[in-house]
Amino acid sequence: MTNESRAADRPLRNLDPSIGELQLEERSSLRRVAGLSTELQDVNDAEYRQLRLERVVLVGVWTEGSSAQADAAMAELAQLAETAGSDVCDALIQRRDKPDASTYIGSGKVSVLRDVIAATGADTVICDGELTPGQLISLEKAVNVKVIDRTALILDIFAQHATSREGKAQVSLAQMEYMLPRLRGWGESLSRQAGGRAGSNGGVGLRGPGETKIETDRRRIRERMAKLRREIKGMKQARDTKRHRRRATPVPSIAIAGYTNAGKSSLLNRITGAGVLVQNALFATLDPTTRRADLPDGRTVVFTDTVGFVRHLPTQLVEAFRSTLEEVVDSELLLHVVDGSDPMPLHQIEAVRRVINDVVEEQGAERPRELVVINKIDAADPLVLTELHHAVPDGVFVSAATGEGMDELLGAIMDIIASGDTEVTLLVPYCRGEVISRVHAEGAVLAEAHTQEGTRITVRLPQSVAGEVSEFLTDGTHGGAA
Ligand SMILES: Nc1nc2c(ncn2[C@@H]2O[C@H](COP(=O)(O)OP(=O)(O)OP(=O)(O)O)[C@@H](O)[C@H]2O)c(=O)[nH]1
Ligand SMILES: [Mg+2]
Repeated sequence: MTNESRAADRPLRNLDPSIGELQLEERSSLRRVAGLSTELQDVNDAEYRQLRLERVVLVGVWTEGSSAQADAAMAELAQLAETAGSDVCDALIQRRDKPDASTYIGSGKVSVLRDVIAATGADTVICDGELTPGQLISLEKAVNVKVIDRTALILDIFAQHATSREGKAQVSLAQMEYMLPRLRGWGESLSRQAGGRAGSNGGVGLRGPGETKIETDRRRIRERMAKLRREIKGMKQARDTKRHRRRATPVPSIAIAGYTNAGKSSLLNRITGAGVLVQNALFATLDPTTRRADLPDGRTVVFTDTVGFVRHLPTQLVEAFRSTLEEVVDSELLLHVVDGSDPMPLHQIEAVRRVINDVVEEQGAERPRELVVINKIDAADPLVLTELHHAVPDGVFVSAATGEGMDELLGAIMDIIASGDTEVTLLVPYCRGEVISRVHAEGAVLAEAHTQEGTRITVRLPQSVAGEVSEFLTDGTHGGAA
C-alpha cells in the first residue's frame, strides 16, 4: 500500500491552501486502512475503486422520538454513507418498540427490503444502529446481500480519513475491537473463498477474512491490538510532553470542538488563516491541528481544531481517540461549534456535551469553560435561529463563510480569557525590552508611555504572568482583579 504510507508522511498542517486540495484529491483516490485484512493488499488500484462503488439501501428502526427526528437520523445515515463513497438507492424506516431480536427489522419489513434490493440492484444494506453479530448474520441470510451497521460505517469513514500515524493506529484499534466479536459473521457468503477477493461482497466496513482463517486471525488480531495499544500510549506520552511544554509558557489554549461538519475547520481557517482541509463530508478532520493566533487585544492564544462528534459516536472510537478528546477537555476554553443550518441543532449540542461530559468525568478533570458558537447563520432557518437564541442565550452567532459575527466572537473569546486577569502598571527599564515583548504577547495593553526611567505600561495580565513580572510593579498598583 504505497499510496497509503505516502499520505501518512504528509502532514495536514500546512499554511498553503493548495495542500488541502491535494489532500482531498489524494483522499478520494486513496485506499482505506484495511484494518485487519492482510490479503486485500494484493488487490490492485482499479479493482479497489470498483469495490468502493457500492449501491446501498438504508434501514432504520424508529423506536422513540418524533417522525422528524427519525427522518433526520436517516438523513444523517445517508450523509455518512455518501461520505464513505456509497450511492444511496433507497431508505426504509420501521416503527417498532424495539429492534427485532433476530433480524433487526421485522419479517414483514425484511420481505419489503428484499424487493427494494431486487428493484434497485443494491449490493449492501446499512442499518442505523449497532447490530449484534447474530442480527447481522440473520439479516444477511434473509436478504442475501452484505449487511453492515452504522458503527461499521463510521469506522470505515475514519479509516479512509486517517492520515497521521496516531490517527491510523487509533482507527485500526477501534476497527479491530469492533471486528473481534463479529469475525464469525463474516464467513460463508462473505468469505474470501466464496466471494472472491474483488467480488461485490467487499467494500464498506467489510474487510473480513474467510471462515477457515478465523482462529488464526483472532489470535493475530489480539496481538496487533496489544501492539497498537502500546504504540498509542507511547504517542500519547510524546503528546503530553509537548502539551506540558506548551503549558509552561502560559499561552491560553482554545479547543474547537463540535458536531461533525459544523464548520470547525472553516472557523479555524477564518480566524487564523490556517489552510486546513474543509469538506462537505463527515469527519473530514481526524488529526488535531494547532495554530497560534493573536487576538485583537494583542494576546497570543493557541487554537486546536479537532475530530468531530456524532450522535452515538461508536464507543470503540471514543476509546481509541481518548488522547485526542482529553486534549479537548484539557483546554482553557472550549469553542463548541454548532451547525445553525441543521434542522435540529439542539440534538447536536446534546450529543457533543454527552461525549465531553464522559471524558471529563472519567478523567476527573475540571470542565473547561464553554462558548457555544452557532455557525452557518448565512444558511440557517430564522426559526431555528430564534430557537437557538432562547436555548443558548450566551451563544455567539457567526458565519465562517461570510465572516459575519467574527468580531463579536473574538470579543467574547477575549472577555473569557481576560476574566481571570489582573490589571497592573509596570515600570520597565529600557534594558529589559524582553519584558515589554512578553506582556504584549501574553496580556492586553491598556496604556504605554516612555518615561525617563523606562517604559510605563498598564496591562491586563493572567495572574501567573503578573506574578512573574512583579519586580516591575509601580507603587500603588497591586493588581486587583480587572
Ligand atoms: N453556508 C455555510 N457553510 C459553511 C460555513 N462554515 C462551513 N461551511 C461548510 O460546511 C462544510 C463543513 O465545513 P468544515 O469546516 O469542514 O466542518 P468541520 O466541522 O471541520 O467538519 P469535520 O472535520 O468533518 O468534522 C463545508 O462544506 C463548509 O464549506 C458557513 O458559515 N456557512
Ligand atoms: Mg474539520
